[in-house]
Amino acid sequence: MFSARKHFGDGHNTMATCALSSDAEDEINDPGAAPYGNFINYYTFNPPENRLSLIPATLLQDLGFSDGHDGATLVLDVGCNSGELSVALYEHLVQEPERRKVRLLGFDLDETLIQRAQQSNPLRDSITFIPLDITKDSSQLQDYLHQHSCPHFHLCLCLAVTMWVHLNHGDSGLLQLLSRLASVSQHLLLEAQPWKCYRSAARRLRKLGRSDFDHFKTLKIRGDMADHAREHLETRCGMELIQSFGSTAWDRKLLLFRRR
Ligand SMILES: C[S@@+](CC[C@H](N)C(=O)[O-])C[C@H]1O[C@@H](n2cnc3c(N)ncnc32)[C@H](O)[C@@H]1O
Repeated sequence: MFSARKHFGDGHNTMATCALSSDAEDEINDPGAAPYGNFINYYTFNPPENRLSLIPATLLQDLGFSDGHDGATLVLDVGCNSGELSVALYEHLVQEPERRKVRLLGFDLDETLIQRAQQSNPLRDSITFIPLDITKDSSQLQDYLHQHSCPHFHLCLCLAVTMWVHLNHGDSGLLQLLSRLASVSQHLLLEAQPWKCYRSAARRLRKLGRSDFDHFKTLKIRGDMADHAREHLETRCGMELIQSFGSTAWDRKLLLFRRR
């Protein structure tokens, strides 16, 4: 038996994680099997509560999406893993009778995780999960918006995904991700992994003999990742930072942007 913490975190390198990690454990837990951050038991070591406790339950009302708002309110969850946070966030943000009007679309590139999300989805009328790699194609997102006669998602969640896109697709992949999300969203709630997580994730994968992350050393976008994301969103994507909900226990900022 190994504990949730031992079962390898999201590239995060806290003292506690370091104390529990050894090469043997890394091998047993095979982080090489999750090169996109597609951990099979992510929520045992990063439970939804870690983020929920920072996000006000009134967020959708605060943004003006409640009574009087015409049509459905659309929420997008990027890289939703097995859907536990998506469902918990939905339940946190949306109470009856609003659940009729708020739709959440969660997607992830890992089809097995999406199957699990679909099977355990308790709110099938309101929440939908689909397999999708955001770096390849976003036409399914456009189709979904079209289906709901909406030009954009009212709120897009992109939590703990940027590092994996950045490590796998380089600087241009990261900027393209942010631009793409900005183009389909009215508001964007972003949790970008800090740089120290990159070093830890790349080191673990290297230890397992995976060399495909070596270009990590050549990334030009490094340092304060939340600030780099803010800069791109504000100068290139017509968005502005309107609120910071503080930092998670893993020292990650939760930043809310709005289309200007
Ligand atoms: C560390 S998990 C975070 C899960 C969830 N967003 C959260 O914060 O609880 C990162 C997720 O992003 C997904 N992911 C990585 N790259 C992706 C891509 N290009 N398109 C869609 N999903 C992606 C992974 O499969 C993984 O499930």
